[in-house]
Amino acid sequence: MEILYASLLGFFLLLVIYLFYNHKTSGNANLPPGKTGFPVIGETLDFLYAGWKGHSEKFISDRIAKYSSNVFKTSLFGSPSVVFCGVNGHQFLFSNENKLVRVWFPRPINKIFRQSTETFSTEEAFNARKYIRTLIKPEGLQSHIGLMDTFAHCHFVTYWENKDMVLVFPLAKHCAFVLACRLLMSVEDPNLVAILENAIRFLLKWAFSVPIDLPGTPLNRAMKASSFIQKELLMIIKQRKIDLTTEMASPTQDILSHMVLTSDDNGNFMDEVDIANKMFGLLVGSHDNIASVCTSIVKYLAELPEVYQGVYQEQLGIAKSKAPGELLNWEDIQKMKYSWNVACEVMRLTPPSQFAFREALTDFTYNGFSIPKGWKLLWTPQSTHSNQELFPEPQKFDPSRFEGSGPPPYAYVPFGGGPRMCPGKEFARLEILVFMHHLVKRFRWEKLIPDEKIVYIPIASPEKGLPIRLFPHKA
Ligand code: HEM
Repeated sequence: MEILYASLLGFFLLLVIYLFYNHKTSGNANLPPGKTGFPVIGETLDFLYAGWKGHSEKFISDRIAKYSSNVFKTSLFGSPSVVFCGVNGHQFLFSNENKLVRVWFPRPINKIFRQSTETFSTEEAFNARKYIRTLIKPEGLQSHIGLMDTFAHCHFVTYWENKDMVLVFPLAKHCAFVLACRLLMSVEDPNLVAILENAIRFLLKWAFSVPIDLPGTPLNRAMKASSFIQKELLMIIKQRKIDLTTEMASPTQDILSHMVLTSDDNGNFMDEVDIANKMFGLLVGSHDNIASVCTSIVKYLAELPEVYQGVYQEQLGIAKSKAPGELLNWEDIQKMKYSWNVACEVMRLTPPSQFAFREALTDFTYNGFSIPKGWKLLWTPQSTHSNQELFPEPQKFDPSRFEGSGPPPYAYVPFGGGPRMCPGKEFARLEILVFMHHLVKRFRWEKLIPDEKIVYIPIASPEKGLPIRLFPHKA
């Protein structure tokens, strides 16, 4: 009997919440079309499920078609949300940063990266971002090309050469992570790199989960991994401070030194926890996206022999122009035009990040629809990348789309746009091109699972990790 009463009470409470929520989210007649569904869950499962099943674009395209609108409402990660599609939607969000909208992260992500995202829109965080941008600017990166080349060489010799088969995605992640540790904070100790890599791997596995923080839940495990990583990073930061005072480390050797030594306009230094969180975000954001792109490149080159041939010829020409042991340099990177167009086309068809959020800072109107203050706003590269007016025959792999002036503004957005556009774009370009150079100059390959799906969890990756058979070029 007690169970029956409890169930009835639970049902009644849910009904009240539902009615209250629906009243709150549909009270305004001018809201964009769409449905917000049930409280908390909303359409989150549909959204995540589409990504897990390898057709994430369907969540968007189905609703655009159903509501005949490039802007629609939904409910994701416990919040009423509006999805902005198309060039106009991107332009609107990107050009109203910190005026009408600001960056927002779903609850699980906020819990895991708490310190850095809670303060993300404050003046302090804005200065820190400006600061990260100046550190990853192209001039500084040019000097890292040789290092990227050396690392890529060691990676391919260790993990690819003399192997018949490899699993691409884990290797690409390892390659990008090792390099990120070295370039961002000069960490080379393989044990420390492995400890950090495993913890981040574990964390990312659970990060996009149901936002329930109880002992043993995925979110709870991810938060524990996050605390562990932060402790490790704090130790690295403390050691760096000692090394800087004893001149065992240089003020310009990497981003970590800059973060420790540089103050903002008011003379305030970042505290250690904040540095650890910024570094944590950089480590995760940088290596996972790059690994996703490198893996997708391997996939498309296996499927498209004529594209492979173009990249191979370009990279072989560069390899032949080098003296034995001579490292790649800035001039070589400038010659990799076709390879970069291929990488861009890969990112158009399979953007590593499927979406990013904003939050409405105030009530405003968009396309005649009312957007209430506090609602979450979503943009997604797929809403323009697969639009046939912007990219004719959108399913066709065509690197020539990026020749000349390339796609129209706000159409091609794998790195976002406006003031929050990815500051690591150039870093990523160099690393991806160096990876392509080492890959094609050594091998041809074939996929072992011909129709392996790309899923989004949350980064684009092949469902089974992309196993391939390698065919080394004859010397
Ligand atoms: C292929 C590789 C990459 C892709 C596709 C990518 C994509 C993105 C996107 C879409 C955003 C904007 C999200 C938004 O609008 O809210 C972003 C932001 C960011 N990315 Fe990347 N990223 C890549 C590599 C990197 C690298 C290598 C770094 C650092 C070394 C990096 C650091 C950042 C940072 C710090 C932000 C936040 C910028 C801000 O909020 O002002 N990313 N990235």
